[in-house]
Amino acid sequence: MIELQHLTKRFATQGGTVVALNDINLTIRDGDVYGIIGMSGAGKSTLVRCINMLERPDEGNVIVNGKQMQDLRAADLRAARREITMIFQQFNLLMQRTCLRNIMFPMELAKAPGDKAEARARELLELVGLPDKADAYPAQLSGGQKQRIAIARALATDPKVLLCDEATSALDPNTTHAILQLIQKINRELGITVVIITHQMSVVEEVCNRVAILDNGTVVEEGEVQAIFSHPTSKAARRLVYPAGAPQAEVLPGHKLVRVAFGGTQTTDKPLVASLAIECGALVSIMAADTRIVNGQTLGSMLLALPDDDKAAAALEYIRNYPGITFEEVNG
Ligand SMILES: Nc1ncnc2c1ncn2[C@@H]1O[C@H](COP(=O)(O)OP(=O)(O)OP(=O)(O)O)[C@@H](O)[C@H]1O
Repeated sequence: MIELQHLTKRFATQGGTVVALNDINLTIRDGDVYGIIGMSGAGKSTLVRCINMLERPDEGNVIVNGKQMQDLRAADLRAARREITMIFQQFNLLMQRTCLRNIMFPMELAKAPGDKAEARARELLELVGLPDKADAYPAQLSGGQKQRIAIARALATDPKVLLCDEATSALDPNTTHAILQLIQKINRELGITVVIITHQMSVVEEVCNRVAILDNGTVVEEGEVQAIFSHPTSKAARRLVYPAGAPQAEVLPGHKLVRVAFGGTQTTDKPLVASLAIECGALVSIMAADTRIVNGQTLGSMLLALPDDDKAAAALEYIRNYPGITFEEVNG
């Protein structure tokens, strides 16, 4: 388990002090694939670098599997970092070493016997799907293959936690999907807790079970991915979940805008829009509709324009009590 308690990190710059993280409190449970998402400059990289003490927090505690990370002495910190490994957007492979020797590198640092290190490295090449690239150099690989080698290297010390800092941001959508599948496999089959830093909601949507939304150095929303997707409450979460923004209320004068979110199959039993017309006499217009797969489950959302007349209150009450959906009024 990773616990971040009252974590604050400031940087002194020529223009003054930048508060990169401001009183962050988060718990990441064993086995989670935990997303940390936010716009550029929100503090994501600083946060993840505080978990393994690549950055030292100014205030607060980082506790990983019961250990206070900032209190560890150098040798203990090196040992802890073997259990909390990291992959990066730019892969950070050693260009003069073959793939096999890149993967062996952390085991060499940990003074593992050479034959064992090589055998383990070959196993990891299998695991990441590149058994034939042992003798290739990183320059001979595609971006996705480089990230697979970086993942194999990160797994070489049998970590408990894998930190991924924008690990798919340099990759095309198909390769991103393949790497996310590999990360999910590692999580499920090896039981490794994964923390994914990203600015892409699609990444969170595909693999994470929980997410924290970071804005300007603070956590503005945290929870199950599906709950946040179906009912984002903070401005930052809405910006990420509805990047195109909500249509303005003035688009249809005399109407209320209502956003509903539902599990994809739930509407088929009893269609909401038709039911509103028949049972409440409310003739709603669908302004926008979207279905997405979130963490393996279908999630739909619709933006409805509801005539603001004498039937509106009853219609809103009807929507509020409709099974299996969440709803909110949208004010422009
Ligand atoms: N070493 C540093 N010195 C000074 N300021 C820094 C340093 N590292 C980060 N910052 C500042 O801290 C804030 C958070 O930066 P951070 O890199 O953590 O954000 P981010 O969410 O990862 O952004 P991006 O997605 O663009 O990488 C920014 O205002 C950044 O300029």
